[in-house]
Amino acid sequence: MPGKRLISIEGIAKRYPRKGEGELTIFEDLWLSIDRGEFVCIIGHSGCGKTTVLNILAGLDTPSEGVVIVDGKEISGPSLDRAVIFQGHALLPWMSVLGNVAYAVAARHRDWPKAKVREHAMRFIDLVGLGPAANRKPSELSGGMKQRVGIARALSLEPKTLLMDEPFSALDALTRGTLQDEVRRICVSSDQTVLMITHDVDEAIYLADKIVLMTNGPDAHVAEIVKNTLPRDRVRNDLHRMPGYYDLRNHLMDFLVTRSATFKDELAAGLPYDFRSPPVVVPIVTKEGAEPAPVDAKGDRVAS
Ligand SMILES: Nc1ncnc2c1ncn2[C@@H]1O[C@H](COP(=O)(O)OP(=O)(O)OP(=O)(O)O)[C@@H](O)[C@H]1O
Repeated sequence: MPGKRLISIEGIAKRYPRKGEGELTIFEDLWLSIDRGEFVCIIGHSGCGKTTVLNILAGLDTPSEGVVIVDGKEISGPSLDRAVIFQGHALLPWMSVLGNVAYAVAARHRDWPKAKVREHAMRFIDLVGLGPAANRKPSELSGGMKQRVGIARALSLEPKTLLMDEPFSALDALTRGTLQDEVRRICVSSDQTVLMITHDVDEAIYLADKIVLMTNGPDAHVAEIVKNTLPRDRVRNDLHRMPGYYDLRNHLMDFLVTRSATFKDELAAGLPYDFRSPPVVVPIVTKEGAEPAPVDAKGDRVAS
């Protein structure tokens, strides 16, 4: 029986040589764990290293320090168990929708006959509503349709982990909303483990079970992990009516507007902080009115 934890990011840092001398540290001492079936979003300002973290998890980049353990093994390169959905769809332009998805399926299941590959690919193309467009080339698709192909391709691999780098950011609001609904439905129903990067606070609140807040780079850190306690069967259009929604939203906005920059000063001023176990916060305003309730590393409330 596999354990609950699927991914363990252990003390990773990323450094680049600086022109002249020394090194530029993008982020440092980053610890994060992700359980099976958990949907995790990373939020932070541009340049704090979100994409780098995702690329390290994908095996497309390596950390300067630290390790990433997936399913009990240290990762050493890309794997079809960790599928990536990029912002720019990365489709093969000469292949049809079916060709693009089937190509990935055939790479995953080298022993499958063509008919089985095609049937499997079509199941995921249908799942994202692209059945009628299966024979079209990417140049004949809208941006939203191309992104659906990327999603179908990643899901068709039935990966242990789905990694998404701002997958909806280039889409118009209507298409973005529809695709968020579809991705959420698919991920919740299949208990998919997901790490997603977003700049969009509302997207994170809708999709994530927990939201990782990164401070501004360089020398970025995970400042805290916000637990999303809104009901799991939430509906996008009703989010703002749910008790606790504004507490959660205001907490995230306050972090992005202020604490993402001032966290370093808090550390310098002696804020007790354990990088191995960033505080888990449930931003529910207490009866007395002000601060988020403090919780321990498991997300259980502790006396303040
Ligand atoms: N090869 C490189 N050499 C030097 N610096 C690099 C290199 N690659 C990335 N960086 C720097 O690392 C930092 C983090 O980049 P990254 O793309 O991970 O940030 P991000 O948080 O995802 O930003 P955004 O939200 O804008 O996508 C940036 O400041 C970037 O300039």
